[in-house]
Amino acid sequence: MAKLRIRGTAEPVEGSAIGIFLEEQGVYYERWEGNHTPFAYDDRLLLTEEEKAELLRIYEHRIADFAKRRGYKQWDIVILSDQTPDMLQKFGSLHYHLDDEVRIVLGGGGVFTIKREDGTGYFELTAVAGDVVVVPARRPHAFRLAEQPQFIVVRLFEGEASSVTYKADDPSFHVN
Ligand SMILES: CSCCC(=O)/C(O)=C/O
Ligand SMILES: [Fe+2]
Ligand code: NI
Repeated sequence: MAKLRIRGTAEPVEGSAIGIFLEEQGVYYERWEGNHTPFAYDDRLLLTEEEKAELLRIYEHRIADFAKRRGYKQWDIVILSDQTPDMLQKFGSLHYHLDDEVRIVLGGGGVFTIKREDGTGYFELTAVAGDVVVVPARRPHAFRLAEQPQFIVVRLFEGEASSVTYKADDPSFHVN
């Protein structure tokens, strides 16, 4: 289950309050119970095309159902780890996309630091296997790995697959 911390507050947001907070912030969240990712993937830092295809096969029906419900047309699978330093660097600084960032976490963990909808500060959402997160288009955010060494996710797209990033400058992003 995801964890949530609002910067500048001492107590983490927990339980059902996470979904309520995220909804207020315009971040879609749902939780898939029953992790079907084989343990063999726990220590993987890279995935072969065959392994990606296997994971997509395992989750095929759930992904297709989710995509149909929400209108996504295509998807792929990526892994981020210290073996993909270019990707970690690309997403590590504050940025936004022109489309929603739609992610189904299949393994590992990652932290999304997301700007509040009213622009007053940031919250940190730690997503793990079974978490489904949609960061809205044009919302400044950054990404880093969580305590796990990797982050395996399905990325879904309404149109053409793209994760072009636009730099978002905000000095207050660096204040914890
Ligand atoms: C591959 S999921 C996390 C990285 C990413 O795609 C992104 O845009 C982070 O902000
Ligand atoms: Fe992003
Ligand atoms: Ni992102």
